[in-house]
Amino acid sequence: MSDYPKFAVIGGGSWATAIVKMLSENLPKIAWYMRNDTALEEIKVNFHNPNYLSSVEFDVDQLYLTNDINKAISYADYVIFAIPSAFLSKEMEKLYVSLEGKVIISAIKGIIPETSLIVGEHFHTVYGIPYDNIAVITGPCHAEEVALERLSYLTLACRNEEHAKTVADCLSSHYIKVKETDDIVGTEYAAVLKNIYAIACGMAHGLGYGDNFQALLMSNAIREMKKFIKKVHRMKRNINNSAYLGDLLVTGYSLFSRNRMFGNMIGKGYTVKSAQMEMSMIAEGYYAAKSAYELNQKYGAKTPIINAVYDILYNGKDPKKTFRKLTEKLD
Ligand SMILES: NC(=O)c1ccc[n+]([C@@H]2O[C@H](COP(=O)([O-])OP(=O)(O)OC[C@H]3O[C@@H](n4cnc5c(N)ncnc54)[C@H](O)[C@@H]3O)[C@@H](O)[C@H]2O)c1
Ligand SMILES: O=P(O)(O)OC[C@H](O)CO
Repeated sequence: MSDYPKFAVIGGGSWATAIVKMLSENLPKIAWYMRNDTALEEIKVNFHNPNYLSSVEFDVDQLYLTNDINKAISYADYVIFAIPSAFLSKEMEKLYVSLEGKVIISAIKGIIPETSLIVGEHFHTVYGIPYDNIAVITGPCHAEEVALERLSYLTLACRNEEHAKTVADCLSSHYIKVKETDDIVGTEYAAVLKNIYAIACGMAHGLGYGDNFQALLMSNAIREMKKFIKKVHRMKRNINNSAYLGDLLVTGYSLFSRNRMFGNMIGKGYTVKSAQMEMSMIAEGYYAAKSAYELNQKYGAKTPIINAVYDILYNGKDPKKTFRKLTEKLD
């Protein structure tokens, strides 16, 4: 190993761009893989990702830019995945180098559709990565605010203290603070579920409900989240911590939220397809609503908000009528 930790970031979207920015505050070299050749060339020549967080300027001498995922992963001891969950399996099909001995860090807030597993479990089950070498980056943090260097707190979930410290140190800066936890499963599920609740908030807004109702919706959402996570993985956790409640609040309230934006369009009358086409970004909660709904058929937690979002997105149910029914179930 060299005298500094070797990181690779996988993905070319907003969150990958923000993570490269965070790492570049501390590391002399970062490998950065993205599929899009035009964007790669643009970063080399103009120092900005043209498609996401284009205000962020990179020092290209710090970047090992590649469109070959194998080269990026070969370079690194720590690999951060920051692509939407729906595309992870397809990207991994390109992989022929081994992941053995590497620390795999998920910055993805989603469930892998092919396996219905959260990302840490997916890496453990499908690629044989030991849990000691798995970490999760979560917490209330929008990429756009990282670009603006607004103070943000991340949570790093990892069972291995040494790995956790290395990753936390490399992400930390004057605008990023990193808290550590060993609740890999709970924080991952919280990150998945809050996206569905943010879609519900957006839908409510689009339908004309106001701040009073949104506050009630959030209050019900955190209780629903607690019940769901408790069924899936029982351990002592404080649901009010920022990785759970904090992330729910920022995603539900922030105008930067992709999930809220998507829900808002549905509430205003867009079809699912047209809302997706209108957005240049991915709302993870769309995929999560299906996975969480289906998973919950096994766990049986009481989840009226998830069920309502699922019905609207996947069963073609009318948002107005579905929300009217939902209001009867909330308190
Ligand atoms: N943006 C944030 O603020 C933020 C914060 C925390 C976590 N996350 C999580 O990070 C992950 C990535 O989200 P994002 O916000 O960077 O997404 P984004 O919407 O900004 O970018 C979309 C990404 O998906 C890629 N993509 C689109 N179609 C693809 C395909 N067919 N195959 C492979 N890749 C494809 C694009 O190249 C791009 O990298 C998500 O799980 C999200 O929940 C995002
Ligand atoms: O923009 P969203 O809705 O994908 O949310 C981004 C982050 O997860 C907020 O913490």
